[in-house]
Amino acid sequence: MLHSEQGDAHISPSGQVPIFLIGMMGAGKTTIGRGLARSLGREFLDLDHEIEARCGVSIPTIFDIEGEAGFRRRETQVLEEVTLRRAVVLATGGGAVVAPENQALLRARGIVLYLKAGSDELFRRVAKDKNRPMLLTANPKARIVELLRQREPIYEQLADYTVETGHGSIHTVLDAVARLLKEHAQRGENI
Ligand SMILES: Nc1ncnc2c1ncn2[C@@H]1O[C@H](COP(=O)(O)OP(=O)(O)O)[C@@H](O)[C@H]1O
Ligand SMILES: O=C(O)C1=C[C@@H](OP(=O)(O)O)[C@@H](O)[C@H](O)C1
Ligand SMILES: [Mg+2]
Repeated sequence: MLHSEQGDAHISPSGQVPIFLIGMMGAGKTTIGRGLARSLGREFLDLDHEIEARCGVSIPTIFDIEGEAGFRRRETQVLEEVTLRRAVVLATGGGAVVAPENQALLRARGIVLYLKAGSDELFRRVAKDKNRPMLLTANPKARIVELLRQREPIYEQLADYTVETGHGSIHTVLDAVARLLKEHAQRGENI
């Protein structure tokens, strides 16, 4: 259900509301978000890319210079801005749901899709990726397990819909998301 924060302030005249993808690193938010936007004919934004564009440096560089706390401040600022865009599909970063103010923005401003996968598959997908500074630890698999344990209740609680992405192909996941959104629209809800 869409919870409006100022009446229907974030619903455009054509009834479109933003679609937000949440979930762990490697769940497929960026990949599925891009495909979903293409199939809906919508603008695609990736929160990490938007942060990088505004800062002029990469996410790992932001972590190097400002630490996670600095990155999270920037993440909230950019989230506040981009969630106001109406006809957008927004892939968030895995940790964007942790700050309570971010949770409020996502809940109030759009449809939240949780892309869900287990820790083994998440690890397989991101193990060789050097662009995820949260995993620069001695035991990245244990880090994923711990982050998933902390974040799963938040993902579950924020989600309007949950889609399993750990088993099927990208195509299968896109089909499942399209079906959910079609059913959502058939119930008379804005998408
Ligand atoms: N079923 C699937 N759904 C989404 N991504 C998948 C799937 N299978 C494999 N992948 C791969 O997982 C990797 C991580 O995806 P990415 O979109 O970067 O995730 P996130 O943005 O959630 O961290 C990509 O290389 C993507 O191709
Ligand atoms: O889980 C996290 O805390 C993070 C996930 C990343 O995004 P993806 O989930 O797209 O990898 C990125 O925002 C940053 O490295 C922190
Ligand atoms: Mg991503």
